[in-house]
Amino acid sequence: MSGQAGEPGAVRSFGVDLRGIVDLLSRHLYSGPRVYVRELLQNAVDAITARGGGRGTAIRIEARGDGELRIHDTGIGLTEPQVHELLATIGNSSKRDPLGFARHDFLGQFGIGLLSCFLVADEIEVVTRSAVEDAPAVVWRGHADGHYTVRQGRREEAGTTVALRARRDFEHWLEPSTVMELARHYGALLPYDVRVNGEPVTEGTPPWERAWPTERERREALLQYGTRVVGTTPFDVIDLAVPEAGLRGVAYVLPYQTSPGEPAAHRVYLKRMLMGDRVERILPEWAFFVRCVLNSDELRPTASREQLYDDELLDGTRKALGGQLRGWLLRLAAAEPERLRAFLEVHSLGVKAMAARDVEMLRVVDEWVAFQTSEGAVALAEFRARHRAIRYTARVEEFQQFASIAAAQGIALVNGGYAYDPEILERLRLIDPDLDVRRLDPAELATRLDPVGPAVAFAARDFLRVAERTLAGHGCEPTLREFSPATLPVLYLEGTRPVADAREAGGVWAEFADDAEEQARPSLVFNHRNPLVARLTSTVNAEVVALAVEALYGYALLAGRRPMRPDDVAGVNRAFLGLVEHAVRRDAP
Ligand SMILES: Nc1ncnc2c1ncn2[C@@H]1O[C@H](COP(=O)(O)OP(=O)(O)OP(=O)(O)O)[C@@H](O)[C@H]1O
Repeated sequence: MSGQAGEPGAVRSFGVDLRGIVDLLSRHLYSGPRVYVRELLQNAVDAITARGGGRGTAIRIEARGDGELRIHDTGIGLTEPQVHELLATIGNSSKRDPLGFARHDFLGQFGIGLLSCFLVADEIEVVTRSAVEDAPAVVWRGHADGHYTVRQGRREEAGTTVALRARRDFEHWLEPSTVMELARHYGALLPYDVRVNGEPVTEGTPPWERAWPTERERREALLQYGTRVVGTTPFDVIDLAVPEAGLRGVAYVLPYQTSPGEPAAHRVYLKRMLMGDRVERILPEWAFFVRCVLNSDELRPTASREQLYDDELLDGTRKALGGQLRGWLLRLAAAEPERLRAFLEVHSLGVKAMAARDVEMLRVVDEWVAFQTSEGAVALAEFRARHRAIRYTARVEEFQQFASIAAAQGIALVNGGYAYDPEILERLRLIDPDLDVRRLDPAELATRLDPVGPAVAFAARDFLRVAERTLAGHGCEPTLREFSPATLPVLYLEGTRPVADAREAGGVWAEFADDAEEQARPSLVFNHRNPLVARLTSTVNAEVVALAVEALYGYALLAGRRPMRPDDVAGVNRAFLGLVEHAVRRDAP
């Protein structure tokens, strides 16, 4: 029986369906046909590098608008055996060492780049002559259906010319203006002279590596470059350098607000070939207030060359770059507080995101970012100096509801309802270990509201009975207290305290401490200091009291911006119409 273990079978090679591979590349690996220009440029650059670069090196692209494109390089060229081995073998590359590692100086490594030309052409012709061996020129013609031919040809100089003829409906990819735009996009910083139809594509040394007569001129030039990148004048420019990654570049501080959810969009060049404009993961997540432009000679791309390979080097680079951005901010805080303030007006969110993880940034936020408090907009450092016990609300609505009451009861309250606020407030202990900072518990607030005197409580018995009956339908119960501000008639308090805490706290919750069910219920606290409520507690007409209680319940929910359930809405409607009817009836002759 054939195929059994130990029995040697005939050795065969895999067949490759080239159309299948091209389809795979175009649909799943590359973002679109445009990358064919990048791959051609890259091969030309690598061929010149392999030959040793130097004087007289040139890459010339001809696109005359006749559906053809030619790219000539003065690179190392290929002999006929190399053509078979390298051009006609998918996945084979001269840019890897015998162990399969990418050779350091080259852009390519995967041995698939040339296939991207099949995204726009059905046939690729390569005329090449080796600079190493004195061999005749070779003409290789590869077809998208997987067959190729090789013959001898003529070529005076060593180097390579790749020619493409556009596939039907793909002619626009070979139009002179498109080719120029793509060549500039990918190749502007390449270290060799690249021209399209005679026009230069390359700009030479990256602006951050150029020598400038003065630091001021350098900064001006970088800001100008940044204006092109960002689309508007950046707030500032920060130099970046990570020697382990052969990385240099700049970070532009954006003059407009960005949100943490927005994907980062950094322009990354690898060995001076553009990798992409929307490269992610090069900076820590919190650094969403900058856009970087940088070049690295050591970081590695994924096979699509559109994102960075996630390895230790990338991890270290990200940390180092994060440190440099942080350093910039700390220097600004120390030396230019006015500019820091201007920066924070736009980017407090980004800085808060950093402060949620980093103690130094926490100090910056503590000192410079104003928080909404029960005493107005104040920096946390100042608020801490005034109060040793600080409470915060985790929702903006809660703050709006409790701020004036808290202030009147002597509770120092901070609005912690925006992104990163609770983390920052909790972390304040790291820089101020004795600070008592906690989320405001409504039960704690309740304990600060004074009980009414025995005479008032006695007189309000009937009122409370009616209120209890009315509110039972809403799963809520009434309490009568006296508190400031007197303008506030009622306060809706959620019953969120665990039983044990409530017993310790005493006060209003202690009465219910033995009954967990009861204790978890919300309460509507009536403020006897409010004239309307005071009058209501001595109103005899039970129908009016019930209507008023239900109306005040609805008012408290609205004031606290709480969600209203259908039966809450029905109750408010009932109360409103009932009160109107009552008023009209009273007015009737
Ligand atoms: N212009 C050129 N001059 C000399 N050799 C070339 C040229 N273009 C391609 N080659 C040879 O063909 C091989 C395959 O090229 P291809 O573009 O498919 O892959 P690669 O550049 O090695 O890797 P990658 O897929 O990462 O681009 C190269 O390794 C190189 O040896």
